[in-house]
Amino acid sequence: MSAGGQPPDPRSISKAEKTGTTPAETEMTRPDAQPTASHFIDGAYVEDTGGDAIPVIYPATGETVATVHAATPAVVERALASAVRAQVEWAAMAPVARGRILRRAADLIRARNRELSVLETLDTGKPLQETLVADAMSGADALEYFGGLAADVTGATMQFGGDWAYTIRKPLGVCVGIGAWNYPTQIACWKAAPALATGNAMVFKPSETTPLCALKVAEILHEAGLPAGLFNVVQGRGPVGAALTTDARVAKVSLTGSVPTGRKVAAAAAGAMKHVTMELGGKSPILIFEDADMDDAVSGAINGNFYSSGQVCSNGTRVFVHESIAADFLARLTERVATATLGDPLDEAVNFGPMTTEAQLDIVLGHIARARAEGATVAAGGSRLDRPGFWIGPTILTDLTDDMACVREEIFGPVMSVLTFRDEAEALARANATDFGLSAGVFTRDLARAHRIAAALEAGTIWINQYNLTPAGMPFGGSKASGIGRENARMAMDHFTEAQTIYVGMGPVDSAY
Ligand SMILES: NC(=O)c1ccc[n+]([C@@H]2O[C@H](COP(=O)([O-])OP(=O)(O)OC[C@H]3O[C@@H](n4cnc5c(N)ncnc54)[C@H](O)[C@@H]3O)[C@@H](O)[C@H]2O)c1
Ligand SMILES: NCCCC=O
Repeated sequence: MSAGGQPPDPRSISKAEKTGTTPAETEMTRPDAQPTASHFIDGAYVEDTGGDAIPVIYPATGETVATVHAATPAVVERALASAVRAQVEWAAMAPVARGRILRRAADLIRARNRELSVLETLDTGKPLQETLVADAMSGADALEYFGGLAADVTGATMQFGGDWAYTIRKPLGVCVGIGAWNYPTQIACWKAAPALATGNAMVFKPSETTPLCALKVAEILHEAGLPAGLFNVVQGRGPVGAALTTDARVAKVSLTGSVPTGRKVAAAAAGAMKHVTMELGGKSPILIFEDADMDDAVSGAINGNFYSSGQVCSNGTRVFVHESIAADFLARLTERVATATLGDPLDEAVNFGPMTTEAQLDIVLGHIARARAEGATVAAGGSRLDRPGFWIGPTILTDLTDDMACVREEIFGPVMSVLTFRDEAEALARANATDFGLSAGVFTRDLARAHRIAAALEAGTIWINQYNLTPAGMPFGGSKASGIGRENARMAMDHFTEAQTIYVGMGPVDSAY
């Protein structure tokens, strides 16, 4: 597909800059991000400076805004020991009382949304315009949802003509949550809420890149009345996650992260037959048919590629457009992308932020360089922006083939690959030709086609005429290499409990001798 000319690069002119807000003024509104201490264990902040120092960098400027320390073995031990102790009483508590605490935490989060959103922005670099609606609020939704469901964990009965059996769902015990860096508050809440609602304790290790927000979640849960020890946060890199995963007291590990890390964590957990939930990466397709509402399709592709600067696991980074509308689609897409407002993410007028880390920016730039070398056309963006921090604009690649690395591999940045197709069968086959299977989207006005395609797509979550919306009541997770299990909805309650079967004999016991 031809780019049809190079559109204006949507570079660094934010509304803040246009309205004359100076960096110094923005700085004054920035709160102190340094947490009271690195870890939150047994209801209190805990520090142990013996662990490696981990700087927290504000991606918009590259400045260090806080420092935490990785958990030492002693800190990991305190977290696990307090979780083991606390879980026993928590599991014995009336489920409705557990739910009440989670719902109170949801209310507290909503009341403090702005403060939490600013922290999420400092942690990740995502625009405040996004974090105000998508992060703490999504965490609150999960706590409210699972708080409401806590009293509704039920088993089943089976009749055998006299004898009968029933099942009860029991908590697993101590669960470990391990987070990625793109949605630190949301990930902590999506894991904590179903785990706690069903009577488990959780030790949560945030990503070393974004360690701040989970501490606030812990603080709020305890303020809401959660007994000490039930939600502990320990900081650290891979080795701390590995130490938690392999500890014999841990019954389950729920990881949000990349496929390579997922393989390691699932393998380590399998050694001791631990339960796992794996929320991993993707290279999801969006199929746009000739009868689609063009504005909605463009909006879906923008949301599915450039929200959070492309750092969303479920992004639809392979956009397959019917050849008859491809030129129009690309023209409208590039025109709208050119209006993105880049600038200080704390300015609410800004709607496109930096990459969260310089390392991830380098990975993205490497993918774009390779795509160019393989013959791709860069229709928008494509290079590092000349400003402090880790910036690249929304990038659109065209003139692609399915075997190019940028079309096959997860980039995890604001890079959309636009491809064309001729018919439904071809689009479907190409969409499914990947080891990933996290998500997919289809834009068409033909309802029969929409449902036929959705059923045939090999992905855990499909959006029809929408993209990337994840309400708490909807299961979310991946097929194929993109994961095991589902987060949210009732299914998550099943993943944090196991069935115990009780057979009831109602008559005499027969025996052979
Ligand atoms: N499916 C989802 O819901 C979802 C959501 C967000 C992000 N993701 C994926 O996450 C990736 C980006 O996040 P990332 O770069 O933080 O991922 P990552 O795999 O590098 O790290 C994820 C977490 O695993 C920890 N970790 C690393 N090695 C470990 C080990 N051996 N044992 C235990 N823990 C270990 C890290 O410290 C981090 O906390 C992308 O692939 C993205 O698609 C998936
Ligand atoms: N809102 C869902 C985000 C999950 C992946 O990054």
